[in-house]
Amino acid sequence: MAHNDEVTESEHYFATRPNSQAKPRTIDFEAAGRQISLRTDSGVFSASRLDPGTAVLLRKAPLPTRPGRYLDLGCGYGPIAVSLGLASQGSVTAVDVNTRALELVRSNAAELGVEVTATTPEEVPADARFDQIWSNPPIRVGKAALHELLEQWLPRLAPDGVAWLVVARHKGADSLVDWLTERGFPTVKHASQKGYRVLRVERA
Ligand SMILES: C[S@@+](CC[C@H](N)C(=O)[O-])C[C@H]1O[C@@H](n2cnc3c(N)ncnc32)[C@H](O)[C@@H]1O
Repeated sequence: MAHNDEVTESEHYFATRPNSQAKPRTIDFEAAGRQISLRTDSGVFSASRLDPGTAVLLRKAPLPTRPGRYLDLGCGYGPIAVSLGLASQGSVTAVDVNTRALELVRSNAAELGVEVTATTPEEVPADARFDQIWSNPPIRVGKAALHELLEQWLPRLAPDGVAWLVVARHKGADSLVDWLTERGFPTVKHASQKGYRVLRVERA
């Protein structure tokens, strides 16, 4: 298992209710032009350091600088959601299936005074639309489930909306570009770094 997943085989980070013993930690990183400290815990994705893919996404994709409706799909403890909120001062929806992650993103956002609504996917109103969707998506769920997830959320982009995704090259980033484009979401490789691709996805 990869170092950054930090969970046991029997308890994946995308478990809905992690039961591992609490192990609170703080992760420090730079985004939105400032130092950010976030609390993490066991049972959430990359609990001991900022995931390198997330770091590439935050470095290479342009964080929005105006208020808008932003979605962090698969938010974990919230590094993307919080950065979106700090950069844009807009309203951020952070979704995850992992309830411990949702508790963490709520407290992290509150600590920084950022407006983030952290919620399970089912609780997002069906008619909610987003100006941008950002995601370090859960590749480990498998290709079929990942495709299903993207087909579920990308149509919720507002007209002219854009999604920013980060995917490791060796985990199918290039084939995902082709698949998204074929499905009617024109996608380009915006940047590459350290084996990760940042994808820019449009709503056709
Ligand atoms: C690769 S991690 C990224 C976490 C966080 N955004 C970060 O950058 O550290 C993907 C996240 O997607 C969540 N996830 C898995 N299946 C999901 C689903 N069906 N809907 C929403 N989130 C999901 C996982 O629990 C996990 O927190």
